[in-house]
Amino acid sequence: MFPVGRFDPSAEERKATLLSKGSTKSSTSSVTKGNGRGRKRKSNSSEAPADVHVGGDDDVSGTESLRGPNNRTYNDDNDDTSSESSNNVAADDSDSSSVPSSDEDEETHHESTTLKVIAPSQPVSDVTRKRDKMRGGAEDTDEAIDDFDADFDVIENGAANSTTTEGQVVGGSSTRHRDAAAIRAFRLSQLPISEVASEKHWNLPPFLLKNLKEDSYEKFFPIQCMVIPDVIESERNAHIRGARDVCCHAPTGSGKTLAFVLPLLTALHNATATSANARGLHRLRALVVLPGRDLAKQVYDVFVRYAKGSNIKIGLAVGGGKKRTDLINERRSLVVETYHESYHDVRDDDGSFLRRRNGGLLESDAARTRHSFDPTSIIAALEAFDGTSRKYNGLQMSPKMGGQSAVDILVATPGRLIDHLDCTPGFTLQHLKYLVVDEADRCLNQPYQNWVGRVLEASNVSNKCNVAEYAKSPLQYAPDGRTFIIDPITHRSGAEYGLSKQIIGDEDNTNIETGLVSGMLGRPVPLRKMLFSATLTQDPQKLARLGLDNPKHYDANFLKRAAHDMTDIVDGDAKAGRYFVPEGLSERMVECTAEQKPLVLLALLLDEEQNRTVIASGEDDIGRVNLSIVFTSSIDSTHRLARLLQLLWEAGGYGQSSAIAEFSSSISAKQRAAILRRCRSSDANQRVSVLVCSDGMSRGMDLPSVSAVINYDVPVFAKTYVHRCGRTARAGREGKAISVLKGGQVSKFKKMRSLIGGGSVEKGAVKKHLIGDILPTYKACVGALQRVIDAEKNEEIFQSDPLDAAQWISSTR
Ligand SMILES: Nc1ncnc2c1ncn2[C@@H]1O[C@H](COP(=O)(O)OP(=O)(O)OP(=O)(O)O)[C@@H](O)[C@H]1O
Repeated sequence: MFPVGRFDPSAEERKATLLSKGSTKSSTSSVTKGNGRGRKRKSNSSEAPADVHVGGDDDVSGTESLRGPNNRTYNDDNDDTSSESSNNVAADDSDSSSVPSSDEDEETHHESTTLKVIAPSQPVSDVTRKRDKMRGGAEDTDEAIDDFDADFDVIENGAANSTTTEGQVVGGSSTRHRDAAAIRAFRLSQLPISEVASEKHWNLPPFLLKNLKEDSYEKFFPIQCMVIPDVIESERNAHIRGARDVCCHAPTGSGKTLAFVLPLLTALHNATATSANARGLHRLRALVVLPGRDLAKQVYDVFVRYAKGSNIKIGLAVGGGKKRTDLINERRSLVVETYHESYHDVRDDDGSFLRRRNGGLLESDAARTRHSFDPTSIIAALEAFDGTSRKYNGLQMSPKMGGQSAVDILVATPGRLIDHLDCTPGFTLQHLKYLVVDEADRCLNQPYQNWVGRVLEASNVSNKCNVAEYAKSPLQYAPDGRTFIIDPITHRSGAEYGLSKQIIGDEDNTNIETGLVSGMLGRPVPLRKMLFSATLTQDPQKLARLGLDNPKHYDANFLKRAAHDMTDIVDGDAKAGRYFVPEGLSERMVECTAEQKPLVLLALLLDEEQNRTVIASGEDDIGRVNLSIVFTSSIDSTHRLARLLQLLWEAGGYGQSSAIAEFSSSISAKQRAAILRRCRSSDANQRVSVLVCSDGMSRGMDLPSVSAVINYDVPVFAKTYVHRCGRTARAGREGKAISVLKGGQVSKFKKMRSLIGGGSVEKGAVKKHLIGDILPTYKACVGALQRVIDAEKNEEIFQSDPLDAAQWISSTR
């Protein structure tokens, strides 16, 4: 409970005076790029206890917390799981050894150990080694490359094949090839988009050229130039050598979204121009999974924007609406209504029919059975091939059958995806060709109902990856005495290779007579998987869950090396697999006591507000306004801090309380969407200046106006720090990350930060004059805060109601 009852004004005054007397010292010493040897530090009781705590990390100091009884941490996925909730809890600063000491990972700390056991040393090309040495690259550069390459050799070749009895990895790395590809990509990123996208290079479809033009981007980003042409090209040649899966690791804000949006739209456009879609039929070909609703909506919007002018339909499955009609509407948007209306009966395993109730939903098992069609029915199997309305041997094929979908691409959260797989009649992944997992490390960490296994199963690639496996449960069809193996679940056994055209499409069945199709039957169309993240896991076990097929790795660090080759810059940081902060980010840390934190924060925010005026009036930034994001460690801290700032903002005369917004899973999806809209708005009356949030906002959210990220509660994990900081300095812009640290947290912070590449953290100070004589007002606001929280508990006001500071302060007195 918030310790308002024990508020001691004189103690508080003393502490705040400390602030005004400049206990936050200014210095310019750099603290990062250190050796990570943070000293163990016992918490100093003289620093920690306080009568007033307004920080979400109060549990750190061992005193009462700003957190309420519901001390939930905000999970990234607003609808799915809470599997990682403990990750967001501020760590005990009395023990710096709790910082992950190896490659940073908020998931598990054993990852790198596992990797080293599997592949202790991976040969790196002599050229690379020599060059790194010449550049003064330390041994650890090689070591990182070793570990990294070893990981992917393990994935590509399997652990058993890739290690000798001595533990040496065989097969060698392709570092040189990667460097060459990176240099090519780097060069492409220097050319105008119109040229790169044209026939001369990528040959993107006309609708994409048009949409790109409207975006007025000038050049593609390097990671886009690395991934996009490669994926498009390999898709074109997939029938010859099979397309490799994709693992893309590039910093926050580097443009990864377009790196999968453009190739997917191109591939689907090319594939559908000549087939079912051209006739207005759609099948769910691509699934994009993201760990949270807001993120999924953001990516959905990008797809919609770029699919404009094509025949490709995009769907969104994220839930969030509380009403039953929301779910029904979502279902309607995904499946072809007439399809499941016309398909009432399904056969159960025991042969009995399951009849769908009129307008009702099938039980989940029954729905799944429906997806597997009736294995004894030739009609059903042929329908699974194609929706073509043709007659074959007197049988009418229905154009409404065949696993049709209302959408070609679906963007979904894992939880909602499973809901649809289980309960939405007609929803099927049987035609799935592409699975994109964005924020892949987070998504793979979400075991939610084994979503990965379910997707692989539903797309029929989990167990049946070769012809022999297919043949175990074939539907055998024997026209004219010939036997064809038809996969009863998906048309992937033939249609993509021309089976449907040859069996169903040829009126005279010439191909069947001549047997031309037989060699193609039963050959599975692979599901191409693409993983994207700024902190992609290198844990082979986690990646293996997806059954990656010969994955190709795209790492922005190769680009760094390529850039350095071309510009002759020496940078030992260009390590494969290492996490980075964006190049335009400047980092500061401000040291203070727990009691000073709220006022330090206020001063930092006011400083940003001052900068805002400058930026907003700058010629390059017309209409762009600054937004500060303040991260706390839990939902309750987020709410209380947001409320306190709202009171202070108005009582201090800095602006309306509505300029401070809260973003966490404690508010509804609709409200969050409205807040995001306000964050993007340049309307002064609508605009949000400060967004207080927990780590639900830390991943993927793209708000171009974020000029500063303030870690009010410092993150424990390097990965979290990378994602939080990545909300600013996006797309080549500049941004600031400021961490507010109590004395006991400094060494641990340094240790955590030393695990991350790029940039450095300067010690900073706050501009005390900005808060002036705020202390009496602050104390009044602290008092009013408790009253506000109580009123919310009693449901006198809603959590999201704007506050009239004067009224609350006077009612408290
Ligand atoms: N070629 C480009 N030129 C200019 N801006 C671009 C380009 N490509 C993408 N952007 C913009 O860059 C911003 C960041 O892109 P995106 O959201 O894809 O980053 P990301 O790498 O996915 O980041 P995160 O890891 O945080 O999710 C977006 O606002 C996007 O519109």
